Amino acid sequence: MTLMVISRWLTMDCKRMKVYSYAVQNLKAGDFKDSCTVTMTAYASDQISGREGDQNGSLTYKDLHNKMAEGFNLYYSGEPWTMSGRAFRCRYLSFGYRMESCGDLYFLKGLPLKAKFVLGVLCVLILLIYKWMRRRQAIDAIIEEFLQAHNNFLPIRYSYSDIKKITKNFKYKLGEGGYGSVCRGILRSGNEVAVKILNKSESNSQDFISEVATIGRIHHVNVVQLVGFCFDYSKQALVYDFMPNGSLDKHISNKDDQSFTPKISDFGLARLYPTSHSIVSLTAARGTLGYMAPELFYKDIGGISYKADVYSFGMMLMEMAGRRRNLNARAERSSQIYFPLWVYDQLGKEKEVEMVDVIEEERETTRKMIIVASWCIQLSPNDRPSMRKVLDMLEGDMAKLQLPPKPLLYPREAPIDDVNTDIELETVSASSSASIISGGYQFYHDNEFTKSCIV
Ligand SMILES: Nc1ncnc2c1ncn2[C@@H]1O[C@H](COP(=O)(O)OP(=O)(O)OP(=O)(O)O)[C@@H](O)[C@H]1O
Repeated sequence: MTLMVISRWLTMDCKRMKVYSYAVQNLKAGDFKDSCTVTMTAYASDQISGREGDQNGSLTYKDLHNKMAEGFNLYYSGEPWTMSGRAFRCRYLSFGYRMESCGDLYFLKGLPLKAKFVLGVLCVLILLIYKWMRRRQAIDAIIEEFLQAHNNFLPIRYSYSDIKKITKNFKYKLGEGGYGSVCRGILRSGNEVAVKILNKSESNSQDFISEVATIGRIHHVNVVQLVGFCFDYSKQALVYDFMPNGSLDKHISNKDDQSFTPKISDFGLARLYPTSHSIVSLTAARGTLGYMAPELFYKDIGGISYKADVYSFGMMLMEMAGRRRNLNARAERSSQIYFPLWVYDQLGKEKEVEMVDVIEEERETTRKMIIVASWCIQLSPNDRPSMRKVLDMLEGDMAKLQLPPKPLLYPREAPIDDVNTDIELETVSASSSASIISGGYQFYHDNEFTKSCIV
């Protein structure tokens, strides 16, 4: 049978709309409303033939309405009118019609403009959500594969909702660093943890998970244990053991002879932040400059690698040796404001390093720490030793240690752009109480008594 598309103009809610209806052939002219025009004909299934209608085999307008409302198949040129291999199933509505199991223009034809827009947006949204879910599934698959392959030593993977539960919806914030904010939390086991919610790093799942695997594999009395991690695509977090005594900077100049187990943390994170990203987010975060390797904010010094951690370690070592913050705007002499440069000059004078509060037996250790630290904080990553070499130097003979070149603060040739100028100013103008100490390494203490020290 042949189906005609009848179009008609309607005024509804003060809007003039063109609507469509279907009608079977052979209907009497009187069955159509005024101003209907035939715009198209197509073949439909026998479902709405006139056999059930009057004796002539035709249907009344009401019969047709009811039939079409039940739904019918639409064919074109004798073939099913297909899209994605399916014939259209059409459903007649009081005005116009709707085609089910189809997309595209035909679906929208009988609908007002607003509805078309909403449907269009919905389709785009569904497509985006679908793509996003596929991507997540792929990322999850990579992570799961990795976890299975390295089953033994990996930290626990938490979902973002787990992280929310652990931190009671980020209720107790411990502070904020260059890589994100840190909240206190409690695991189901009752263990206290510090959860570092990372600013969105641009690392992909593979980089992230392999970095986490490296950090998580380290079980050492002087390393803050990474308990778990979260990689929920855009949400990334690291779950560490909680260190009740806080950060080293609170204790560095403390004259009391307290004994703690020193622990380091946060190594490896720099590599999750490509240079272009770091310039914006890390410099925006105050308090990270003291330990932050220069390649994180100067271009052309060298790529970000484990040498960024060597730099941070060197800065920490320097502070431990000096028992003061590297930057102290209230220093007695202006030359002492920036400790690493001042102390380097002292070393060069080949006399005892003038250090307050250093007992005789510690002098040599202190001098060794300063030399090693000066190697670690070389401007160019290539000039810094590996951690293996650092260890050799710390454990080796003092007499074999060579003096490194004077550590530069910034590249001599590099023009200092606005961003870098800010860094200089911020670094130099910070008072001793300002929070400039953070960056790559952190140093914590817990309650255990031990005489062991990282050096
Ligand atoms: N494992 C932990 N246990 C207890 N407190 C922690 C732990 N990790 C971080 N904190 C605290 O959370 C706060 C922020 O830490 P975070 O390491 O992010 O900051 P930062 O030291 O300023 O900078 P950076 O990110 O450059 O290391 C600090 O006060 C720190 O003492």
